[in-house]
Amino acid sequence: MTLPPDHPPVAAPRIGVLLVNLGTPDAPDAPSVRRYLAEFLSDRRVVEIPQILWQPILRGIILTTRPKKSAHAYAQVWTDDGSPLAAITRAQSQALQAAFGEAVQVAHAMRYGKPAIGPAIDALMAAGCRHILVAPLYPQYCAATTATVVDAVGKHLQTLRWQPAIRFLPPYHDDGAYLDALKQSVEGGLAALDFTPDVLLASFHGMPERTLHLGDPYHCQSRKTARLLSDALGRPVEVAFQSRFGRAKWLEPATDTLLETLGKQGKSVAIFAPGFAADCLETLEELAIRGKQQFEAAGGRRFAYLPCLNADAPGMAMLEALVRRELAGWL
Ligand SMILES: C=CC1=C(C)c2cc3[nH]c(cc4nc(cc5[nH]c(cc1n2)c(C)c5CCC(=O)O)C(CCC(=O)O)=C4C)c(C)c3C=C
Ligand SMILES: [Fe+2]
Ligand SMILES: [Fe+2]
Repeated sequence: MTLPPDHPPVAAPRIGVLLVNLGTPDAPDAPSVRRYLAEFLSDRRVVEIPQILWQPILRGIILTTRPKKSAHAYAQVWTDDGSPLAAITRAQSQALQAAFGEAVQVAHAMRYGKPAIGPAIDALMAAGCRHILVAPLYPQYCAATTATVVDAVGKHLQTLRWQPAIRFLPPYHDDGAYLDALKQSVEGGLAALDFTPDVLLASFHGMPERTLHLGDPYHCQSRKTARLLSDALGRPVEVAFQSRFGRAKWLEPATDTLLETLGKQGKSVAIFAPGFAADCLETLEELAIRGKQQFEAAGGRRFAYLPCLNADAPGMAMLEALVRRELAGWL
């Protein structure tokens, strides 16, 4: 029997792993940031206001003012390899591919912007992957991040006649492999400093406080990560929530407010962002540049930003362990 020309290849079945992060603009200019924000902020999982009320605000105010300001922020952290989030996610995917070798095909995608989730699934299928593990790179579950990746995968599967078997990596906020990686990374970062910080501050991305009361586990999982890490490090870890957006009440304490208070008290601080799998605008610009300025302007003594797990050895050992465990039974 000959196969029709559009038939998917009948190759030896392989296993696919798709790493997914949030997404980032293609370039640090206002039109690119506008396109990115329009897609991101139109997601009902991200802004939970009825679209009939929200779209006029988004199109009328936010998309006319924010892209220019955000593009300026992106320009300060942009690299020769593009946006830090894009470059680091690519590096994580390549390192994981090297760790697994031929049996597993590793790819990466972004929930908003490029590379998009649908084409990435198609490419894995075309490479013969009939089983795909989708790994949203968010340690703490949040409807605005984890659930929207699941939604996007489901939406693409609806278009397929021959669907792959799909699994999702669960949130790993209290997983031993994650806590070990954080411990190693934070201890390494602290050892490289020429001062001993009074305060070790874990800054998580914020969310509207309302989502906590509606049952989103994000706040509790963030606090649990910090508590378990504090136990592992044998020292206190303070928690704050960054990147407030809009007028509603967000989770507290806010990172910028806390940095100002600590600055006024003349403290020294080491800050890190355990909820981000990769450094990005929110860590490199908001914390390492702007946070430092705010803290020092308030009178703070010494400030250090400790990088995310990124594609460094402890973070990659964690990712390999988490993925390997999920693939058991398929490999
Ligand atoms: C309602 C607005 C927002 C919610 C809710 C939100 C949740 C949320 N975001 C992340 C991770 C990232 N966010 C990033 C950028 C970013 N986030 C918002 C708004 C909300 N985030 C905006 C408007 C932006 C764009 C930049 C800006 O204009 O300030 C990024 C970085 C992207 C990059 O290109 O580097 C990440 C990562 C989490 C984990 C989260 C909920 C837990
Ligand atoms: Fe965000
Ligand atoms: Fe921000």
